[in-house]
Amino acid sequence: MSALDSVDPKKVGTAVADSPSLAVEGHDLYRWHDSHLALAGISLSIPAGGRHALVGPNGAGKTTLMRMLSATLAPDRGSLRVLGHDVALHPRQVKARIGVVPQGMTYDNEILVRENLTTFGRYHGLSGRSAAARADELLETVDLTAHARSMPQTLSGGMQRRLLIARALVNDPDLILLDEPSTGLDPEGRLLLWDLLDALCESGKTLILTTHHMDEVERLCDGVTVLGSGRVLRSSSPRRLITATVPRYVVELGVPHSGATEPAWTRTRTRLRVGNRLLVFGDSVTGLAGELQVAGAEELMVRPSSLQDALHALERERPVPPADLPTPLPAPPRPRGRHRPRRAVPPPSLSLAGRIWWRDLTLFRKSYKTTIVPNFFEPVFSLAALGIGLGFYVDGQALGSSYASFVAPGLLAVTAMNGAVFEVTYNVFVRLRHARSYDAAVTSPVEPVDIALGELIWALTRCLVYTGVYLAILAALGYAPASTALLAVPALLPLGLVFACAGLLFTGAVRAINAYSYFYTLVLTPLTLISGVFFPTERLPAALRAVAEVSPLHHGVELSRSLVIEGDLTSAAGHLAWLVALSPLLLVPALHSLKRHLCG
Ligand SMILES: Nc1ncnc2c1ncn2[C@@H]1O[C@H](COP(=O)(O)OP(=O)(O)OP(=O)(O)O)[C@@H](O)[C@H]1O
Repeated sequence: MSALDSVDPKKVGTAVADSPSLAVEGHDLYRWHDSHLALAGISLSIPAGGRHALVGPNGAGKTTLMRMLSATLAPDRGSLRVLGHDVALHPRQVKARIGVVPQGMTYDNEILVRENLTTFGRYHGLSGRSAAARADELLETVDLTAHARSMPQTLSGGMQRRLLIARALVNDPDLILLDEPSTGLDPEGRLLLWDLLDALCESGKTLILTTHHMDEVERLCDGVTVLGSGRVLRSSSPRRLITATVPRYVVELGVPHSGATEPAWTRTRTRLRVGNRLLVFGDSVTGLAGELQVAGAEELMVRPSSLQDALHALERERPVPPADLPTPLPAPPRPRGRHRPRRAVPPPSLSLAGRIWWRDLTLFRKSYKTTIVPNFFEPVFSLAALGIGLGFYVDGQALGSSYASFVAPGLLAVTAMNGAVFEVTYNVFVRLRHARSYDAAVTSPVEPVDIALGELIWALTRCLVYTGVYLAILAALGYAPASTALLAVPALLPLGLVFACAGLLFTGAVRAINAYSYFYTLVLTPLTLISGVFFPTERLPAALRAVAEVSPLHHGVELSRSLVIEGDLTSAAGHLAWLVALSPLLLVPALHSLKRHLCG
């Protein structure tokens, strides 16, 4: 027996007392996806403390509306207030008070089940200890305690869904948005989910869910809004919607194909053809039963009309607007340029970025053994093979030192570049496009700019660690003779930042992971070869030399050489100034590079 079927409302928290009486107030909402109009003038009000369903066929606009309610997508027109806050102007405030169970499995598949919850708790501002306590409490609530140390992708579909529900409860939200929460659940799992949702409602929370299961709406919800082609077709209680749309009772007949003759007795009644079934309606059971008897079809059952029947009826009448609704006006043109309302982008928050950094550290602590080998040893091998091995044949006199001493600081700069750039290319790409774990992060107060800043800080952390360890190796081998050598570790951070920003900008622009082969083989490798790591740039043809000498890597290499070999602080300061001046030019666009993917 699962813990879910005996959920204690106290365990899932209580709503705050100052909630406004309306959880949602939307007026005349429009949203275009490229040129496609997904929401076409929707207005809706949902009372606080209620359970409301958004229903409609595929493509009706439910998910688009849910993303607006979760403050991750702003309306192109119209206004939307959630829990009293304007979603376009104050997304962080909205997100702090809501919980989102998305349609897709957007858990973080790089960390354990329990870590998914603690990490999300940190995104919501909980301390490490409170996040851990909350995670344990929620794991118990959704009956996943035994799986706390599993990877989420090893759980069954129903368990994964429960993990997403637990994650949505981490911040004890006042409003919970569930996008098709029972997808993939077996009948038992659905019942357990309903019990959990009942318990949440008893604790005063507002629920808004989308679903294709009308029995779920009838069982759970006190309000339902039917969407069709981005418009509201009806909004009322499920019972009123049924009685206003179809007669009270119905009998279902099988009619094998569309050309088959329908029984004569049905012709005087309200009928609806749904696939190979014919729904025949009536206002009294006895009337319908009597006609079945006369037709010799007593084995057929008369049942009360359901919400699903009403929805079928509404879908049939959709081409002709319902009589009590105004004919929809043609959609206004999509606002463009400066007339287009924008979702306010809050300035990056160092504390929220720190939580992304903390999540990366959690992962690194587990996987450092596998990442350490390529990142630490590749430059060591390069030094051994090229600096010492090939250097045996190179006349060091022209360089003013042994060839290995010439190459070593250059490789230190390359280590700084690679250490920073790797994190924001493949790893961020996978989280952004495949695992989609950032999609979940942005339903907490974390914004795309915080994610970008957090990943950049993490890239710099790696840059710092890798250059520090590599410098220690150089010092041990006698290739870092200057007293200023240690300064190279912090001084190379601006080089790491420039390349981390470039990597993040590239990640925001590419669609396929294969594109990185261009970035690495056509940009970074040639840059490494011409930037003075292996030979002085004076040996290059004039045009190439001009390119090489403005490259940030060249300045990083010269900076490293000045500090590690020559002890020349003046020369180092010049190169450092160049890198520091370049950083903000890339930093600002890099911080905004993930916004388009994560918040429309
Ligand atoms: N990112 C996007 N780019 C282009 N079109 C989109 C995008 N997202 C949604 N749409 C389109 O907008 C319309 C509404 O989509 P939405 O996902 O909101 O519908 P839905 O009611 O949630 O559908 P479903 O029941 O299948 O989940 C659809 O026609 C869909 O193709």
